Amino acid sequence: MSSAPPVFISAADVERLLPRASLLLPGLEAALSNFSAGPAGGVEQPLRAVLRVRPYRGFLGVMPAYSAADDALSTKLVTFYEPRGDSAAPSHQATVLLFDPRCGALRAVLDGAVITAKRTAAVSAIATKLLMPRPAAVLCILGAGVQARSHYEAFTELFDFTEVRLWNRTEQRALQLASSVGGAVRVCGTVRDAVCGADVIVTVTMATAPILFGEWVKPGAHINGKLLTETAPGLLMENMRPLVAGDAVQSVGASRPDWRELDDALMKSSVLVVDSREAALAESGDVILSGAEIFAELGELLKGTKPAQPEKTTVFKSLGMAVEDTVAAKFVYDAWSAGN
Ligand SMILES: NC(=O)C1=CN([C@@H]2O[C@H](COP(=O)(O)OP(=O)(O)OC[C@H]3O[C@@H](n4cnc5c(N)ncnc54)[C@H](O)[C@@H]3O)[C@@H](O)[C@H]2O)C=CC1
Ligand SMILES: O=C(O)C1=NCCCC1
Repeated sequence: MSSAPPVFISAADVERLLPRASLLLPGLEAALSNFSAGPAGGVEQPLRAVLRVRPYRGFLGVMPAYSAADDALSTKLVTFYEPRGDSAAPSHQATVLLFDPRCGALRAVLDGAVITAKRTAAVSAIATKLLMPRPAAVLCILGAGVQARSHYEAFTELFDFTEVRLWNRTEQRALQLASSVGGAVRVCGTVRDAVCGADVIVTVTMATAPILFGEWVKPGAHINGKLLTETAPGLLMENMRPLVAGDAVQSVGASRPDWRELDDALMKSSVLVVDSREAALAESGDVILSGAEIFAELGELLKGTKPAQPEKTTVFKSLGMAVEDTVAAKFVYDAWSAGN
């Protein structure tokens, strides 16, 4: 077995070798299914260790995983820091170490920022494909950072939205993102305006308190993906959606047990799907503090052991899983090894 030193794959090279998040879909779908299959699925993934860097309001996460189906072993080291006006550093920085599972030798050190951006958006797209109403015309993204961009890119490649809306706490940042993506984006001044009538909502902020509220969900019944509002007793008018908080919510932020993006009302009135039950119950403030019941893991929907229910209002709570990084790092390393 070769003892060659590990290769270093920079952010620019990861971007070149993994130009689109959609390239990860088959590998990620398989890994999510395998994860939710338990030991038979061959995914080893402990709950990540998250160390607090208290004086600087920062965190260091350690995310190891082995996937037998991919025969891939990796660990990601990721730091994430709460917003500080005085820092030019990205809020999230990451490195992925990829090992040879046969002997434990380190094969590659990969920049983890691009991997994190693309694999997270790809997983949200997998959930959206299963959970969004049909048809789905309006996409709304709350947040305008790294994940907002990667979700915009993946979602506009994979779905046929006729309108994309964007809201950010500081509007200037939303305007910058909107003008840089090369497609039509409507920047909204309030969350409420942005989510009104949206079919799919992606929350990708560093919020620590709710920004999206269940009271914005107009009472009514979702039937075949359209909201039917009772305008008079017994009279249902199709498509009256003055204020709907979205039929499929992809909640990607709020990854600490005391952080929120969604309020209790929205959490409790939606069908709740998570990437990992164990992680959601340990890390997600939206899940823990609302007491909302988890309906399924995404892998269970993919396997078909639980129904997706796209006709209902759904929330996919994404915490991010180490095996997603394993799949992505192996994809990049294989492409690098093949000389691409
Ligand atoms: N589920 C997963 O797999 C992953 C989740 N994340 C999470 O996704 C979220 C977005 O990450 P990035 O785009 O990389 O971060 P970023 O720092 O690039 O962007 C964060 C965005 O949130 C906004 N923001 C900051 N504080 C806010 C507040 N209090 N209320 C509302 N908006 C606020 C900022 O203006 C910015 O637009 C974070 O919560 C992050 O931890 C990140 C990576 C993976
Ligand atoms: O999965 C990840 O990577 C992350 N998830 C939550 C926040 C930090 C990065």
